[in-house]
Amino acid sequence: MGLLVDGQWRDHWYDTGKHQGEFVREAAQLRNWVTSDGSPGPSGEGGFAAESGRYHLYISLACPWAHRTLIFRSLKGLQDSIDISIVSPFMREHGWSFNTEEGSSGDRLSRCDYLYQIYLRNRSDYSGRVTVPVLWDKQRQCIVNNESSEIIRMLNSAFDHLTGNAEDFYPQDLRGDIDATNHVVYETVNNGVYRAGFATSQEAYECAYESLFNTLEQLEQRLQNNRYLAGDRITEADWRLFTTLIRFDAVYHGHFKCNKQRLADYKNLWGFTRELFQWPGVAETVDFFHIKHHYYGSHLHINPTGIVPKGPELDYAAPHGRR
Ligand SMILES: N[C@@H](CCC(=O)N[C@@H](CS)C(=O)NCC(=O)O)C(=O)O
Repeated sequence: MGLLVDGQWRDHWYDTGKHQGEFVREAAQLRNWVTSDGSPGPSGEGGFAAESGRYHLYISLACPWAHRTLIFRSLKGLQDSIDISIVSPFMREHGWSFNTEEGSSGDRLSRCDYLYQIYLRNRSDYSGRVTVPVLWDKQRQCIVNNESSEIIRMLNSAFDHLTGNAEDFYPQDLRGDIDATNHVVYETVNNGVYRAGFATSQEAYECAYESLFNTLEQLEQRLQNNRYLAGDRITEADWRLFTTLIRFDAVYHGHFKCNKQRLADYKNLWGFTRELFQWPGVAETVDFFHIKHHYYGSHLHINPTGIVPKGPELDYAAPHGRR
Protein backbone atom coordinates (compact mmCIF):
# COMPACT_ATOMS: atom_id res chain seq x y z
CA MET A 1 0.00 0.00 0.00
CA GLY A 2 1.50 3.31 -0.94
CA LEU A 3 1.45 6.28 -3.24
CA LEU A 4 3.33 8.10 -5.96
CA VAL A 5 5.40 11.15 -5.08
CA ASP A 6 6.70 13.06 -8.12
CA GLY A 7 6.53 9.86 -10.13
CA GLN A 8 8.29 7.68 -7.51
CA TRP A 9 6.47 4.84 -5.79
CA ARG A 10 6.61 5.01 -1.96
CA ASP A 11 5.34 2.26 0.29
CA HIS A 12 3.34 4.23 2.89
CA TRP A 13 0.21 3.48 4.87
CA TYR A 14 -2.41 6.23 5.36
CA ASP A 15 -1.27 9.02 7.64
CA THR A 16 -4.01 9.25 10.27
CA GLY A 17 -1.73 11.20 12.64
CA LYS A 18 -2.67 14.49 10.96
CA HIS A 19 -6.34 14.10 11.95
CA GLN A 20 -6.33 12.69 15.52
CA GLY A 21 -6.50 9.10 14.36
CA GLU A 22 -9.19 9.70 11.77
CA PHE A 23 -8.94 8.26 8.26
CA VAL A 24 -9.53 10.96 5.65
CA ARG A 25 -9.91 9.79 2.06
CA GLU A 26 -8.12 11.86 -0.58
CA ALA A 27 -10.19 13.25 -3.43
CA ALA A 28 -9.63 11.61 -6.81
CA GLN A 29 -7.58 13.84 -9.13
CA LEU A 30 -8.39 12.76 -12.69
CA ARG A 31 -11.80 14.10 -13.55
CA ASN A 32 -12.46 14.23 -17.30
CA TRP A 33 -15.73 12.88 -18.66
CA VAL A 34 -16.72 10.62 -21.51
CA THR A 35 -19.76 12.20 -23.14
CA SER A 36 -21.88 11.04 -26.05
CA ASP A 37 -20.30 13.55 -28.47
CA GLY A 38 -17.00 14.38 -26.77
CA SER A 39 -18.12 17.75 -25.45
CA PRO A 40 -16.67 18.59 -22.02
CA GLY A 41 -18.46 17.17 -18.99
CA PRO A 42 -18.96 18.81 -15.58
CA SER A 43 -15.18 18.85 -14.94
CA GLY A 44 -11.92 18.43 -16.82
CA GLU A 45 -11.51 18.74 -20.57
CA GLY A 46 -13.49 17.51 -23.57
CA GLY A 47 -12.41 15.20 -26.36
CA PHE A 48 -13.59 11.90 -24.87
CA ALA A 49 -16.47 10.81 -27.07
CA ALA A 50 -18.29 7.57 -26.31
CA GLU A 51 -17.07 4.94 -28.76
CA SER A 52 -17.27 1.18 -28.56
CA GLY A 53 -13.86 -0.38 -27.80
CA ARG A 54 -12.12 2.92 -27.05
CA TYR A 55 -12.07 2.76 -23.23
CA HIS A 56 -10.64 0.25 -20.77
CA LEU A 57 -11.66 -0.08 -17.15
CA TYR A 58 -9.17 -1.15 -14.46
CA ILE A 59 -10.98 -2.57 -11.46
CA SER A 60 -10.60 -4.63 -8.33
CA LEU A 61 -13.32 -7.15 -7.58
CA ALA A 62 -12.69 -6.47 -3.89
CA CYS A 63 -13.18 -2.73 -3.96
CA PRO A 64 -16.67 -1.33 -3.36
CA TRP A 65 -15.92 1.80 -5.45
CA ALA A 66 -14.71 -0.19 -8.43
CA HIS A 67 -17.61 -2.58 -7.96
CA ARG A 68 -20.06 0.24 -8.75
CA THR A 69 -18.50 0.68 -12.17
CA LEU A 70 -18.57 -3.04 -12.90
CA ILE A 71 -22.26 -3.16 -11.98
CA PHE A 72 -23.09 -0.21 -14.24
CA ARG A 73 -21.15 -1.78 -17.11
CA SER A 74 -23.36 -4.82 -16.67
CA LEU A 75 -26.68 -2.98 -16.10
CA LYS A 76 -26.10 -0.85 -19.16
CA GLY A 77 -25.04 -3.73 -21.43
CA LEU A 78 -21.55 -2.31 -21.98
CA GLN A 79 -19.59 -5.54 -21.66
CA ASP A 80 -18.74 -5.61 -25.38
CA SER A 81 -17.99 -1.89 -25.54
CA ILE A 82 -15.69 -1.47 -22.53
CA ASP A 83 -13.17 -4.17 -21.70
CA ILE A 84 -11.70 -4.60 -18.23
CA SER A 85 -8.61 -5.67 -16.34
CA ILE A 86 -8.96 -7.11 -12.85
CA VAL A 87 -6.12 -6.53 -10.37
CA SER A 88 -4.88 -9.08 -7.85
CA PRO A 89 -6.86 -8.99 -4.60
CA PHE A 90 -3.69 -8.52 -2.57
CA MET A 91 -2.64 -4.91 -2.26
CA ARG A 92 0.74 -4.86 -0.53
CA GLU A 93 4.08 -3.05 -0.86
CA HIS A 94 3.63 -2.21 -4.55
CA GLY A 95 -0.03 -1.30 -4.19
CA TRP A 96 -2.46 -2.87 -6.65
CA SER A 97 -0.66 -5.36 -8.89
CA PHE A 98 -1.44 -7.57 -11.84
CA ASN A 99 -1.28 -11.34 -12.10
CA THR A 100 -3.52 -13.99 -13.53
CA GLU A 101 -4.19 -16.00 -10.39
CA GLU A 102 -7.51 -16.62 -8.65
CA GLY A 103 -9.69 -14.84 -11.20
CA SER A 104 -7.44 -11.81 -11.70
CA SER A 105 -6.92 -10.99 -15.35
CA GLY A 106 -3.50 -9.38 -15.49
CA ASP A 107 -3.16 -6.07 -17.34
CA ARG A 108 -4.89 -7.05 -20.57
CA LEU A 109 -4.08 -3.76 -22.24
CA SER A 110 -0.48 -2.79 -21.50
CA ARG A 111 0.97 -5.82 -19.70
CA CYS A 112 2.10 -3.74 -16.71
CA ASP A 113 3.00 -5.37 -13.40
CA TYR A 114 1.57 -2.66 -11.16
CA LEU A 115 -1.33 -0.24 -11.36
CA TYR A 116 0.97 2.68 -10.47
CA GLN A 117 2.63 2.16 -13.87
CA ILE A 118 -0.70 2.99 -15.52
CA TYR A 119 -0.84 6.23 -13.53
CA LEU A 120 2.74 6.98 -14.66
CA ARG A 121 1.85 6.33 -18.30
CA ASN A 122 -0.79 9.00 -17.87
CA ARG A 123 1.61 11.40 -16.16
CA SER A 124 5.23 10.53 -15.43
CA ASP A 125 5.54 12.88 -12.41
CA TYR A 126 2.17 11.97 -10.84
CA SER A 127 1.79 12.50 -7.10
CA GLY A 128 -1.09 10.91 -5.22
CA ARG A 129 -2.66 7.61 -4.30
CA VAL A 130 -3.06 4.92 -6.91
CA THR A 131 -6.65 3.81 -6.69
CA VAL A 132 -9.17 1.72 -8.59
CA PRO A 133 -11.31 2.18 -10.59
CA VAL A 134 -9.45 3.79 -13.50
CA LEU A 135 -11.04 4.56 -16.86
CA TRP A 136 -8.34 4.57 -19.56
CA ASP A 137 -8.62 6.00 -23.06
CA LYS A 138 -6.80 3.77 -25.57
CA GLN A 139 -6.98 6.44 -28.27
CA ARG A 140 -5.43 9.35 -26.38
CA GLN A 141 -3.38 7.03 -24.14
CA CYS A 142 -4.43 8.68 -20.91
CA ILE A 143 -6.62 8.26 -17.86
CA VAL A 144 -10.02 9.80 -18.37
CA ASN A 145 -11.20 9.57 -14.78
CA ASN A 146 -10.47 7.76 -11.50
CA GLU A 147 -13.58 8.70 -9.52
CA SER A 148 -16.19 5.94 -9.41
CA SER A 149 -19.18 8.21 -8.73
CA GLU A 150 -18.43 10.03 -11.99
CA ILE A 151 -17.59 6.92 -14.02
CA ILE A 152 -21.01 5.43 -13.21
CA ARG A 153 -22.71 8.64 -14.36
CA MET A 154 -20.88 8.36 -17.69
CA LEU A 155 -21.80 4.72 -18.09
CA ASN A 156 -25.40 5.57 -17.18
CA SER A 157 -25.95 7.78 -20.21
CA ALA A 158 -22.99 8.55 -22.51
CA PHE A 159 -23.16 5.29 -24.46
CA ASP A 160 -26.96 5.03 -24.78
CA HIS A 161 -27.00 5.98 -28.47
CA LEU A 162 -24.56 3.14 -29.20
CA THR A 163 -26.16 0.41 -27.12
CA GLY A 164 -29.81 1.43 -27.35
CA ASN A 165 -30.03 0.83 -23.59
CA ALA A 166 -31.64 3.98 -22.21
CA GLU A 167 -32.38 2.70 -18.73
CA ASP A 168 -31.74 5.67 -16.44
CA PHE A 169 -30.43 5.24 -12.90
CA TYR A 170 -30.15 9.00 -12.34
CA PRO A 171 -33.52 10.30 -13.58
CA GLN A 172 -34.01 14.04 -13.65
CA ASP A 173 -37.04 14.07 -11.35
CA LEU A 174 -35.29 12.13 -8.58
CA ARG A 175 -31.89 13.83 -8.68
CA GLY A 176 -32.41 15.96 -5.59
CA ASP A 177 -33.36 12.93 -3.51
CA ILE A 178 -30.61 10.74 -4.99
CA ASP A 179 -27.92 13.38 -4.35
CA ALA A 180 -29.06 13.90 -0.75
CA THR A 181 -29.11 10.14 -0.10
CA ASN A 182 -25.71 9.67 -1.74
CA HIS A 183 -24.22 12.34 0.47
CA VAL A 184 -25.30 10.71 3.73
CA VAL A 185 -24.57 7.18 2.53
CA TYR A 186 -21.12 8.16 1.30
CA GLU A 187 -20.11 9.90 4.52
CA THR A 188 -21.46 7.40 7.02
CA VAL A 189 -21.73 4.07 5.20
CA ASN A 190 -19.55 3.75 2.06
CA ASN A 191 -16.68 5.67 3.57
CA GLY A 192 -17.99 5.21 7.11
CA VAL A 193 -16.91 1.56 7.29
CA TYR A 194 -13.40 2.64 6.27
CA ARG A 195 -13.42 5.44 8.84
CA ALA A 196 -14.22 2.80 11.47
CA GLY A 197 -11.75 0.23 10.17
CA PHE A 198 -8.79 2.52 9.50
CA ALA A 199 -9.20 4.69 12.62
CA THR A 200 -6.13 4.73 14.85
CA SER A 201 -7.83 6.33 17.86
CA GLN A 202 -10.70 4.95 19.92
CA GLU A 203 -12.65 8.20 19.52
CA ALA A 204 -12.37 8.29 15.76
CA TYR A 205 -13.48 4.67 15.57
CA GLU A 206 -16.47 5.17 17.87
CA CYS A 207 -17.58 8.28 16.03
CA ALA A 208 -17.57 6.42 12.71
CA TYR A 209 -19.29 3.41 14.29
CA GLU A 210 -22.11 5.51 15.76
CA SER A 211 -22.85 7.41 12.58
CA LEU A 212 -22.69 4.23 10.50
CA PHE A 213 -25.27 2.41 12.61
CA ASN A 214 -27.48 5.51 12.93
CA THR A 215 -27.67 5.69 9.16
CA LEU A 216 -28.29 1.97 8.78
CA GLU A 217 -31.19 2.29 11.22
CA GLN A 218 -32.63 5.19 9.18
CA LEU A 219 -32.24 3.29 5.93
CA GLU A 220 -33.87 0.25 7.50
CA GLN A 221 -36.90 2.45 8.31
CA ARG A 222 -36.95 3.97 4.85
CA LEU A 223 -36.99 0.55 3.23
CA GLN A 224 -39.94 -0.51 5.35
CA ASN A 225 -42.35 1.40 3.10
CA ASN A 226 -40.18 2.09 0.06
CA ARG A 227 -39.07 -0.65 -2.25
CA TYR A 228 -35.89 1.34 -3.08
CA LEU A 229 -34.15 4.32 -1.51
CA ALA A 230 -35.76 6.90 -3.82
CA GLY A 231 -39.17 5.21 -3.98
CA ASP A 232 -40.42 2.59 -6.38
CA ARG A 233 -37.66 2.94 -8.98
CA ILE A 234 -34.18 1.55 -8.52
CA THR A 235 -31.54 4.26 -8.89
CA GLU A 236 -27.86 4.97 -8.59
CA ALA A 237 -28.37 5.57 -4.85
CA ASP A 238 -29.35 1.91 -4.38
CA TRP A 239 -26.35 0.60 -6.28
CA ARG A 240 -24.00 2.84 -4.36
CA LEU A 241 -25.36 1.48 -1.08
CA PHE A 242 -25.38 -2.10 -2.32
CA THR A 243 -21.62 -2.42 -2.86
CA THR A 244 -21.01 -1.66 0.82
CA LEU A 245 -23.86 -3.82 2.10
CA ILE A 246 -22.79 -6.89 0.14
CA ARG A 247 -19.38 -6.72 1.88
CA PHE A 248 -20.79 -5.95 5.31
CA ASP A 249 -21.12 -9.29 7.04
CA ALA A 250 -18.20 -10.90 5.20
CA VAL A 251 -15.69 -8.15 5.97
CA TYR A 252 -16.76 -4.92 7.65
CA HIS A 253 -18.50 -6.56 10.60
CA GLY A 254 -15.32 -8.37 11.67
CA HIS A 255 -12.29 -6.80 10.00
CA PHE A 256 -13.45 -3.19 10.38
CA LYS A 257 -15.14 -3.77 13.78
CA CYS A 258 -18.56 -2.62 12.54
CA ASN A 259 -20.20 -5.13 14.81
CA LYS A 260 -23.21 -3.59 16.50
CA GLN A 261 -25.33 -5.84 14.32
CA ARG A 262 -24.85 -7.94 11.25
CA LEU A 263 -26.54 -6.81 8.07
CA ALA A 264 -28.51 -10.05 8.19
CA ASP A 265 -30.10 -8.78 11.43
CA TYR A 266 -31.89 -5.97 9.56
CA LYS A 267 -34.97 -7.38 7.87
CA ASN A 268 -35.33 -4.73 5.18
CA LEU A 269 -31.68 -4.02 4.42
CA TRP A 270 -30.95 -7.73 4.23
CA GLY A 271 -33.85 -8.36 1.84
CA PHE A 272 -32.84 -5.31 -0.20
CA THR A 273 -29.26 -6.58 -0.48
CA ARG A 274 -30.46 -9.98 -1.64
CA GLU A 275 -32.81 -8.41 -4.17
CA LEU A 276 -30.02 -6.34 -5.69
CA PHE A 277 -27.65 -9.31 -5.64
CA GLN A 278 -30.24 -11.26 -7.63
CA TRP A 279 -30.76 -8.48 -10.18
CA PRO A 280 -29.91 -9.77 -13.69
CA GLY A 281 -26.16 -9.52 -14.28
CA VAL A 282 -25.22 -8.49 -10.75
CA ALA A 283 -24.37 -11.76 -8.95
CA GLU A 284 -21.65 -12.29 -11.58
CA THR A 285 -19.97 -9.08 -10.42
CA VAL A 286 -19.70 -10.24 -6.79
CA ASP A 287 -16.59 -12.24 -5.89
CA PHE A 288 -16.32 -13.16 -2.23
CA PHE A 289 -12.89 -14.72 -2.69
CA HIS A 290 -11.46 -11.38 -3.86
CA ILE A 291 -13.46 -9.44 -1.28
CA LYS A 292 -12.35 -11.47 1.72
CA HIS A 293 -8.78 -12.10 0.63
CA HIS A 294 -8.22 -8.46 -0.22
CA TYR A 295 -9.22 -7.01 3.12
CA TYR A 296 -7.94 -9.74 5.41
CA GLY A 297 -4.81 -10.30 3.33
CA SER A 298 -3.81 -6.72 2.51
CA HIS A 299 -4.29 -4.78 5.74
CA LEU A 300 -1.69 -6.68 7.69
CA HIS A 301 -1.44 -4.07 10.45
CA ILE A 302 -5.12 -4.80 11.20
CA ASN A 303 -4.88 -8.57 10.61
CA PRO A 304 -1.18 -9.47 11.01
CA THR A 305 -1.59 -13.23 10.43
CA GLY A 306 -3.34 -12.67 7.11
CA ILE A 307 -5.75 -15.46 8.01
CA VAL A 308 -9.03 -15.16 6.11
CA PRO A 309 -12.11 -16.21 8.11
CA LYS A 310 -14.15 -19.00 6.57
CA GLY A 311 -17.56 -17.63 7.48
CA PRO A 312 -20.10 -16.29 7.63
CA GLU A 313 -22.31 -18.66 5.69
CA LEU A 314 -25.04 -16.49 4.24
CA ASP A 315 -27.35 -17.25 1.34
CA TYR A 316 -27.60 -14.19 -0.88
CA ALA A 317 -29.58 -16.19 -3.41
CA ALA A 318 -32.42 -17.00 -0.97
CA PRO A 319 -35.80 -15.43 -1.87
CA HIS A 320 -35.65 -11.74 -0.91
CA GLY A 321 -39.33 -11.23 -0.12
CA ARG A 322 -39.29 -7.55 -1.28
CA ARG A 323 -42.52 -6.22 -2.76
N1 LIG B 1 -12.88 8.22 -4.74
C1 LIG B 1 -12.44 7.02 -5.29
C2 LIG B 1 -11.92 6.10 -4.21
C3 LIG B 1 -11.36 4.85 -4.77
C4 LIG B 1 -10.52 4.10 -3.73
O1 LIG B 1 -10.11 4.64 -2.69
N2 LIG B 1 -10.23 2.81 -4.01
C5 LIG B 1 -9.44 2.02 -3.10
C6 LIG B 1 -9.80 0.55 -3.19
S1 LIG B 1 -11.21 0.09 -2.29
C7 LIG B 1 -7.99 2.08 -3.49
O2 LIG B 1 -7.65 1.86 -4.64
N3 LIG B 1 -7.12 2.36 -2.51
C8 LIG B 1 -5.72 2.41 -2.69
C9 LIG B 1 -5.08 3.51 -1.90
O3 LIG B 1 -5.79 4.30 -1.29
O4 LIG B 1 -3.86 3.56 -1.88
C10 LIG B 1 -13.56 6.40 -6.08
O5 LIG B 1 -14.68 6.28 -5.58
O6 LIG B 1 -13.32 6.02 -7.22
